[in-house]
Amino acid sequence: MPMLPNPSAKYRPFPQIDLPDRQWPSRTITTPPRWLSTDLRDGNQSIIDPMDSAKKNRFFDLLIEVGVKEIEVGFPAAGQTEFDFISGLVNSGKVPEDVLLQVLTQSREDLIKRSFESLEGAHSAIVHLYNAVSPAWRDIVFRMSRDEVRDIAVRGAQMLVDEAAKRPGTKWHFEYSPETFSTAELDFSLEVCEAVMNVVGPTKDWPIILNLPATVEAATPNIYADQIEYFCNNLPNREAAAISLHTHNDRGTGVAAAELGLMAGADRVEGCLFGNGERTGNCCLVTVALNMYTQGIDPGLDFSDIDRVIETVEYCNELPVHQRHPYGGELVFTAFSGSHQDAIKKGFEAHDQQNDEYWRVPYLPIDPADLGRNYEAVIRVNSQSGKGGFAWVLQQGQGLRLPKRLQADFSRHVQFMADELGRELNAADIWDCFRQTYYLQVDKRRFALVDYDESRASDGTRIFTGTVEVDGEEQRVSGRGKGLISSVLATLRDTFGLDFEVTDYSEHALGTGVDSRAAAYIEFACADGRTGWGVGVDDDVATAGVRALLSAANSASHGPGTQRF
Ligand SMILES: CC(=O)SCCNC(=O)CCNC(=O)[C@H](O)C(C)(C)COP(=O)(O)OP(=O)(O)OC[C@H]1O[C@@H](n2cnc3c(N)ncnc32)[C@H](O)[C@@H]1OP(=O)(O)O
Ligand SMILES: CC(C)C(=O)C(=O)O
Ligand SMILES: [Mg+2]
Repeated sequence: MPMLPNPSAKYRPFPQIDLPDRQWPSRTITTPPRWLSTDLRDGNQSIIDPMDSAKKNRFFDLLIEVGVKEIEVGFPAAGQTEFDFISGLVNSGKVPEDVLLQVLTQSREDLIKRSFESLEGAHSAIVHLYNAVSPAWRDIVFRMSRDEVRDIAVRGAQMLVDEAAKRPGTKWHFEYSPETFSTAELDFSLEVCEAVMNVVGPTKDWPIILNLPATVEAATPNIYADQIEYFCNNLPNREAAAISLHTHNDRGTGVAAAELGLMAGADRVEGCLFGNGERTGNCCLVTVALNMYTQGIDPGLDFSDIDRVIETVEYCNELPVHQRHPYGGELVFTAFSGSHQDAIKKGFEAHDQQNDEYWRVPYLPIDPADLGRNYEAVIRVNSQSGKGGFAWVLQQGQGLRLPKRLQADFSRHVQFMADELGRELNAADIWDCFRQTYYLQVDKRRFALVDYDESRASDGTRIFTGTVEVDGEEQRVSGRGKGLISSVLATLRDTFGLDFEVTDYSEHALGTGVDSRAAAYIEFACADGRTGWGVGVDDDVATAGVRALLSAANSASHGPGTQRF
């Protein structure tokens, strides 16, 4: 292979921030931030087919249901579809009083005017102005000096004030983003933001939103946190500004950066559901919000029916939510591997026994039920699975609680089946395998119970008298013993020459109430040293035990049943 130049030579390390007394590492998040969804703007500008009005309305309704109170609904100057949607929404009467619509505009006169026009008639709204401030954008995009770039922001801020003054019927709020903040010099971002504040004149009761974007994520999230803390510490009149975070995910740490940014003093988070957005996406609001749940903080957003949220998001964005996406992905609460399944099963059993509500199920950081998910998909079985896995599936689907050694016995059969099929085994596969292995399936067994009676002899022993189907032919049989089990064992020994003893017996009800059925499990040892299991299920618990013995008789006479695939 030809030697290629080392690509690392093309890049430079991101400089450290000079913040020796940084406080954020020892802070924790204790309250939720203000949330802004930019799904209808940053999300919408990054999908292949931007949403039409119908889809935007649908997404907007979802955001209201989730409880988002600040929604960036678009970029009004982008085109007529965008303008009409925003203007239509404003006049639809469906924007709740406590919800603020936000629109984005470049710092250009015609675009700002158009943005205000789209909000004509709104009871309140946020107009969001931006221009990039970092060296690369100054040099390459604007080809301007620092002063000239600052003046773009100042002129835009003045236009915001002027346009708002023409429309006193609306309660206006302003947001300013020094776009590319995280790759700009901090003193310059502060200078530009201060200049904007001087024009707008925000107060503690009417703060400006200063949104500090990691437009393109370029460093580890601790650097972003340093930048936020530095900015908060050095902004004059800090109380007249709400500090907002807007992270992207280019390095895969958009959520981490937002969380550390909150620890560093920010008040607000902008992002998209499931992290849609330019390139690798925006900060995922679902993840940041649900991470708060797991720290005992109510995020104030409702994801209790997460599948419905996903369905709408996928429909509107025409992009799938990845199966591994935190909290929402189809597979995130599913264990295929044996040791995980074992721990989860034990975790659920312990959870049922504990006297408090704390969630402590291994491998499940959150209770799937809190997101409207059931427990069925928590364990799925393939060739990586262990006995806890399929025991769980049988328990969920059939109510069977297999004794531990029976789980181990059944395990070889499931593993064989999984290896043979080379695919996931569903609940029906496992149940089918179980019925065949332990002769619960009518067409396979040599011995099957038709009916029986039990009577007591004068010496106190029990007499079993019954009809057993043997290779399809009914046969009357009987035997005597100290109890029902031993009388059936005697019958099997004396009539069919099957000599085995019961080494373990257990039974349990399947479900609750008078109509509940029962399951019985028998471990046996033959005189020739072979061991095995029998299983019986019946409406009556004693009959379940007899059936379990006949199931054992089938195994003892010609080994456990084999699977057919
Ligand atoms: C990081 C972000 O997500 S920013 C948001 C990005 N979103 C969008 O751009 C979606 C909507 N945008 C659009 O529909 C179009 O870009 C429009 C309608 C707004 C503007 O279209 P056009 O004027 O045709 O083109 P375009 O956006 O390329 O404008 C580039 C010009 O604006 C300037 N410009 C770019 N951003 C800004 C800004 N924030 N403030 C002022 N001027 C800006 C550029 O320097 C360039 O100037 P030049 O023509 O003198 O070189
Ligand atoms: C417009 C701004 C806020 C933006 O989307 C970004 O910088 O990523
Ligand atoms: Mg963005």
